[in-house]
Amino acid sequence: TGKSSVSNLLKAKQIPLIDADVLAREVVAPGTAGLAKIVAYFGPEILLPDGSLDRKKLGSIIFNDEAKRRKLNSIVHPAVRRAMLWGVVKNWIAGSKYCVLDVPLLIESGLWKYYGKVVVVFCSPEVQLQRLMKRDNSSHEEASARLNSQLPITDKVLYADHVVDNAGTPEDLEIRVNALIQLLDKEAGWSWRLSWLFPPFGLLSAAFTLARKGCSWEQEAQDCVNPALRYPRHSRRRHLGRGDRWVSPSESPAARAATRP
Ligand SMILES: CC(C)(COP(=O)(O)OP(=O)(O)OC[C@H]1O[C@@H](n2cnc3c(N)ncnc32)[C@H](O)[C@@H]1O)[C@@H](O)C(=O)NCCC(=O)NCCS
Ligand SMILES: Nc1ncnc2c1ncn2[C@@H]1O[C@H](COP(=O)(O)OP(=O)(O)OP(=O)(O)O)[C@@H](O)[C@H]1O
Repeated sequence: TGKSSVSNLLKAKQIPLIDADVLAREVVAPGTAGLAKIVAYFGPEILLPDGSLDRKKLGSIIFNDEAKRRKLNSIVHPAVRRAMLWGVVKNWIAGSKYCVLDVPLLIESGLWKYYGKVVVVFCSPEVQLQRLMKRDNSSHEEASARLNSQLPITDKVLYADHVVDNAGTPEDLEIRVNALIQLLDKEAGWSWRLSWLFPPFGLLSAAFTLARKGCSWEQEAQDCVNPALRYPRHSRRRHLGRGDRWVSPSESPAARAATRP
């Protein structure tokens, strides 16, 4: 939907950014324990002649086999999580006001509960599929398999504190990303300085954020029609795009919950 495009715009504005896809490549580079575990499970034929991972081959396997995808995730994700946490700590030590983590499987992994704010970059599933096919030069079938390995974007958007609409042109996206930066700056306010200068205040503030997210999660879970679609409170969500374009009535949470099996 354009997370990496948003990340690039943020980086250009000197916003500290941690990219889970980049970390996921680092933890399976030649010589790592991650790559050894992958070879042990998928066999040596998963390597290219130079000893690096054959990503195309591995992708064609795991995006069509849930059990193997889970196995790969169980090898890669713990190492990526540790690297992300370390990245956040380094940003805190450096005195960053905030940092952004670009995480494709944030909702699926349940990690969203541990983040101060969740931003979802949104475009329609049709546009998402077309852009993916064009970017990866992949077939309809290959791109669909990759998308079907994730929660639909229309579900992910329900978890967002802020939604960046990427239905338009790259120029439209840049305008929205600038608006997002202003919003995040405003939300960070002055309290981040206290968190930095007085670590106990930072820990308290983190505990408060977790408790607040936990409460909204529990409350919504009780109200939710379908337990598989548990989503947090919408009132906190801010939409950074054309309000009447992105979620049509048929995509509203209530309509989606009602039509689910
Ligand atoms: C399967 C692999 C080798 C395919 O490599 P490839 O170069 O084609 O894709 P790349 O790593 O650049 O990922 C591109 C996108 O694919 C999607 N994707 C990747 N892995 C997964 C996964 N396990 N489940 C669902 N979607 C995924 C994400 O949207 C991601 O942004 C690679 O994606 C991988 O190692 N995946 C497992 C690690 C993972 O979950 N990474 C994503 C976030 S940590
Ligand atoms: N507004 C836009 N108009 C046209 N193309 C776009 C737009 N935004 C992004 N794209 C293109 O869509 C493709 C997907 O975008 P991008 O790689 O940023 O998505 P992503 O969410 O990071 O995907 P993934 O989860 O697979 O890493 C890229 O080729 C990108 O150049």
